[in-house]
Amino acid sequence: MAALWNTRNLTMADAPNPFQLPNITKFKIALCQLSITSDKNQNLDRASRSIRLSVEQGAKLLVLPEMWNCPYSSDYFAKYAEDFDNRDASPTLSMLSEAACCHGITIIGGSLPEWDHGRLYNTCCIFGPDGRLKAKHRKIHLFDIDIPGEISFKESDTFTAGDQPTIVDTVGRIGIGICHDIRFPELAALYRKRGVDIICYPGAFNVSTGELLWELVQRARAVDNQLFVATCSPSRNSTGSYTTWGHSTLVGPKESPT
Ligand SMILES: NC(=O)CC(=O)C(=O)O
Repeated sequence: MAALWNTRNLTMADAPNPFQLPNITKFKIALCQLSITSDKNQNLDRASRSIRLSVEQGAKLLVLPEMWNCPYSSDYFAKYAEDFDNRDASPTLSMLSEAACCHGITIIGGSLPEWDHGRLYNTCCIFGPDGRLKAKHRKIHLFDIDIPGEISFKESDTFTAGDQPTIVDTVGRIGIGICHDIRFPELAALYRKRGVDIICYPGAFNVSTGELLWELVQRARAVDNQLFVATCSPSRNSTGSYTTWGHSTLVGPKESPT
């Protein structure tokens, strides 16, 4: 991701135009902030119920949180991971595919731990209204942090990083990032260059980074690139080892977050 483009070649025409809104028709987006437990079946039931309720309220695009079939903890990722190429062994993907098809909506399936040839990835699967898997985004920028006395977490001990940006065309042109990917403006700028209208970031910031940065980086990415930014987080849970920030948000190119 180092050399996305050469800044020396940029001209005024490359600057985002704040007077030109993304060219998408209006639709309802649902950010399904979920309370996550260590019971996988319960997590699936809650997600499925939340999808149904969102559809009843008119949602056409639905976003789930980062890591929603298991707690956001290195102790769980490998145990709860599924092989996405083997649907019989992937209850989570089967549920998402069925829900997308039965409700006729697009689901940005948050993120899930994925096994692929002995490697573990933090992966977002996107399902179209026909229930088919449209794309898969593997988190590019893994989250490693060590603030003594406050928080220590090292995704790179467990996960392998992805290396591809992901764009899907559904209700609009959508770019995908997962949580820490939002901190890297280059990825969002690449999406803008490729005509993206809305970037969806399933995310699980924690109380330390959330307070400092969650809203700020979303507004920065939206304003820098004159597009919409949607985030979806697990809801706040102080009982585990990682206290998630929550605050799923939608930001417009010039608006305050909602
Ligand atoms: N889950 C994460 O990637 C958390 C993150 O990025 C943060 O800054 O907090």
